Amino acid sequence: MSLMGTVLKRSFSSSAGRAAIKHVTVIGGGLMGSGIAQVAAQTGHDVTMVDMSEDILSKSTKYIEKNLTRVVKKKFKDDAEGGEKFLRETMARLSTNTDANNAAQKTDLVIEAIVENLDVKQKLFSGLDKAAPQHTIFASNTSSLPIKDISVSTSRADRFGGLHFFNPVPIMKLLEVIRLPETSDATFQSLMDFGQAVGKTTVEAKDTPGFIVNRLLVPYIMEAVRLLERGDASARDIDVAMKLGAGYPMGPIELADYVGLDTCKFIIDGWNKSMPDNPLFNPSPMLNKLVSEEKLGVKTGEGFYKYGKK
Ligand SMILES: CCCCCCCCCCCCCC(=O)CC(=O)SCCNC(=O)CCNC(=O)[C@H](O)C(C)(C)COP(=O)(O)OP(=O)(O)OC[C@H]1O[C@@H](n2cnc3c(N)ncnc32)[C@H](O)[C@@H]1OP(=O)(O)O
Ligand SMILES: NC(=O)C1=CN([C@@H]2O[C@H](COP(=O)(O)OP(=O)(O)OC[C@H]3O[C@@H](n4cnc5c(N)ncnc54)[C@H](O)[C@@H]3O)[C@@H](O)[C@H]2O)C=CC1
Repeated sequence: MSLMGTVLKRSFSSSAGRAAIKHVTVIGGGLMGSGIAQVAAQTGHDVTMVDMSEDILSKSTKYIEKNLTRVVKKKFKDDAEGGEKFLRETMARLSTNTDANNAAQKTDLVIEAIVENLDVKQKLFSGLDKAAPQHTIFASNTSSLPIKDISVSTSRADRFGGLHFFNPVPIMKLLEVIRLPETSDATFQSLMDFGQAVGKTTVEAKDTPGFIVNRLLVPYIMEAVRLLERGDASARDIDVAMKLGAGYPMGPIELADYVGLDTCKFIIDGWNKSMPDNPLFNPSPMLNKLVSEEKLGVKTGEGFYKYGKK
C-alpha cells in the first residue's frame, strides 16, 4: 500500500471494542525512538517524542527530518509540491518534551524506547502509570527484557504489551507484538491495528527471552564474536562470508556495530544473569573492552569497525 494510502486507511481502521490510537508518546529519541516517532508521524498520528534534554531532542528531530527527506525522494519523485507538503505536515505532527509524565497526560499509546535497563524502565513506567489517563496503553520496545518484569511497575497489566520494532525502523517491515497473559483482547487488537497503521507486518509473540527474532539472532551474533575472539577469522571475512554465503544484508559483526555495542552488552549481561547455566551467554571480553572505551559502534564512529565522523 502507498504511503498516502496508509494514512487514509488509518482514518477508517478503528472498529468497535478497541481504542483508535491517535496520539502516541515515544519515550527515548535515540536510534529506535526517533525511527518509531518518524513512522508514526508519517502515517498520520500525532506524536510527542521525549528524551532527557532539548539538545538530544533537537538532534533526533533533525535526524528524522533527514530520513523523511529520503522517503520524499523515493515516494514523491515526480511531485515536488506533494513531497514538500508531506514533509511539512509530518513534521507538524511531531512535538518534543523533556518531561515524560507531562507528555503522557493526553495520549492513547506510550511506546518506551529508552536504555535497555530494567530498573530505569520500571522507574519510568511507574511514574507514567500515575500521570497517564486510564485508557492509555503502554508498550515497551525492549530487545531482551521480559515485558512482564517491566509491566509489574504499573497497575495496568491489561493495558500493557510489547511493540518490538527493528532497526532501521523506517525500512524494516516487521513488528513483533508481544502479548502477556494479562493483556486484554482490546489492548492486543489496538496494538496490532497500530502496527498495521504504521505500515508494518505484525507477528504475535509470547513473552519469552528474545521473543522470536532475537532468540535466533542474538546467539548467531554471539557465535560470530566468539569466532573473532578465537582468531578463527577476521571481522571482514566473517561479514563477507555471511553476506555472500547466506544472503544476509549485513554481516553479524557490522550488525552488532549497527545495533550499538552498549545495547548488545546490556542484552548479553542480562541474559547471562537470568540464564547463568547457558555458556552461550557468557560475557565477551572483546565486547566489554570496546564498550569500556566508549566504542559503541556506528553511533559513536567506532566499534568493531571505524566509521566516518557522525
Ligand atoms: C559475544 C558477545 C557479542 C554480543 C552480541 C550481542 C548481540 C545482540 C544483538 C541483538 C540485537 C537486538 C536488536 C533488536 O532488538 C532487533 C533488531 O533491530 S536487529 C537489526 C535488524 N536489522 C537488520 O538486520 C538490518 C540489516 N541491514 C539492512 O537491511 C541494510 O543493510 C540497510 C537497510 C540497513 C541499509 O541498506 P544498504 O543497501 O546497505 O544501504 P543504503 O544506505 O543504500 O540504504 C538502502 C535504502 O534504505 C534507505 N534507508 C536506510 N536507512 C534509512 C533510514 N533510517 N530511514 C529512511 N530510509 C533509510 C536508503 O535511503 C536506501 O533507499 P534507496 O531507495 O534504496 O536509496
Ligand atoms: N538498537 C537496536 O538495534 C534496537 C534496540 N531496541 C531496544 O530499543 C531501546 C532503545 O534502544 P536504542 O534506541 O538503540 O538506544 P539509544 O541509546 O540509541 O537511545 C536511547 C535513548 O533513550 C534516552 N533515555 C535514556 N533514559 C531515558 C529516560 N529515563 N527518559 C527519557 N529518555 C531516556 C537516551 O538519552 C537515548 O537518547 C532498548 O530497549 C533496546 O534494547 C529494539 C530493537 C532494536
